[in-house]
Amino acid sequence: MEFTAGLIPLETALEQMLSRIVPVTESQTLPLLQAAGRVTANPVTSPIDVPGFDNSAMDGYAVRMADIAAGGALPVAGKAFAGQPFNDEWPAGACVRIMTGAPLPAGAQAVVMQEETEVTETGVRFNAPVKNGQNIRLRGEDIRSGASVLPAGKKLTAAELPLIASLGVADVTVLRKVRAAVFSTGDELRLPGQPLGDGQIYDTNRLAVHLMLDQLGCEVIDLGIIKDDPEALRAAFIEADSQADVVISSGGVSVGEADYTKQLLEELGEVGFWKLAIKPGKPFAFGRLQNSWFCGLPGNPVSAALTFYQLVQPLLAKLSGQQGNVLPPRLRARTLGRLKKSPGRLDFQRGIMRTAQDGQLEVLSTGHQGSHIFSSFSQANCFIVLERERGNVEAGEWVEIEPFNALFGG
Ligand SMILES: Nc1nc2c(c(=O)[nH]1)N[C@H]1C(S)=C(S)[C@@H](COP(=O)(O)OP(=O)(O)OC[C@H]3O[C@@H](n4cnc5c(N)ncnc54)[C@H](O)[C@@H]3O)O[C@H]1N2
Ligand code: MOO
Repeated sequence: MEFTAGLIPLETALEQMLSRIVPVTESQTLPLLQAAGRVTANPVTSPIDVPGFDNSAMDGYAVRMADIAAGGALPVAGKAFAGQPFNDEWPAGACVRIMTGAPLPAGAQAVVMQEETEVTETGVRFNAPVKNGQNIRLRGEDIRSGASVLPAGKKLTAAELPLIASLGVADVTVLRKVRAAVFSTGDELRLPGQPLGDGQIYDTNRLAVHLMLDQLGCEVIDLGIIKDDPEALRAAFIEADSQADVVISSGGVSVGEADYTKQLLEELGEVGFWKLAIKPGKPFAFGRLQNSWFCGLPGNPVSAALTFYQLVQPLLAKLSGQQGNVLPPRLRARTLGRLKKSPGRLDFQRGIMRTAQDGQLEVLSTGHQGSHIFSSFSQANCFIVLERERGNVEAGEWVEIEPFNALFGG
């Protein structure tokens, strides 16, 4: 395949990065609530059957098939509630009133839901055919004692933690948090709340990165704004490297006269790659420092957020010990308007997707796609991903889209 000179395709960059990353190994055991967002260090196995006993799936009546076959009304021998089993005598020719989740009385072969019954003076009448085993939830049907419930390398969310709780397990062993250091570079940067001097702007990239790191469950070391001064930058690199598993900077990765980032990475470590065939985000730098990985995000705010999302996010997933595919899914949508695109780089435009009347997805551009138009992120709910060699896209053509995940409110 032919590529524009010097620019690395995104897939190659991801492959190179991810193949080198070795996950953290230290682990700790935490109560379930505190383990949210963490990654399992070991497989989780079940010490019990779930459900733990045969029980009713409906409010109704527990019956024996022979009594149903006899055809008459059945008197009620007693009641079973969730947490209050029926353990009394159950004579032949009777049924047991039972509630959802109540243990099945010994000998019960089916549960008939209340709506299919009628209470008469002589007992309960059954108005619909009854199948052996109906409305019974069997012991161990969901999980067998000893079975592996979750693999090692699984990120724990509201999908997994209640499952562990259902096993009666109160703590889980997880890998430690990834430590990530972040700083912004640039003489022009000021903190929100400070007055702006001539040519100054507010530092937004560090906030974006810090927020995304928080959401991804990292321990964040925020080193603030570093001046475009090689000495100050060298000190920041060294301090960050001594504390973190991954160091993330923004700005100074291009070719300008105050762009020292790549130079320092060469001096203090090793450059893995620099300059990707993507738009925005071309001057992204990846490499290794003495103790940590380094990601140099471009200064333009859209480029910084996009490269974090597309490259640093999978890197952190791998570093955190998550196993399996860490790359986001893509869908197809019809574009509602013309999209400007020049061949040469894989383009991530911001788009608004929705379901069309015919049930297919359609997508609209957020408008101006400059890498300084940060408002495009909050208007959008997806990336429109335009292939590298593609030119302008006309309204009605099909494009790939990538729905935003929770980092961008998806
Ligand atoms: N001759 C070339 N010039 C540029 C190229 C190129 O290939 N050749 N690439 C352009 C692209 S694409 C990008 S992206 C930027 C990346 O530049 P840097 O990473 O060196 O970033 P800076 O020059 O420091 O800043 C660029 C831009 O972003 C603003 N910025 C920087 N940091 C922040 C921050 N923390 N919060 C908000 N805004 C920030 C900065 O003021 C500049 O406006 O280079 C192009 N140039
Ligand atoms: O690629 Mo730059 O990252 O377009 O603005």
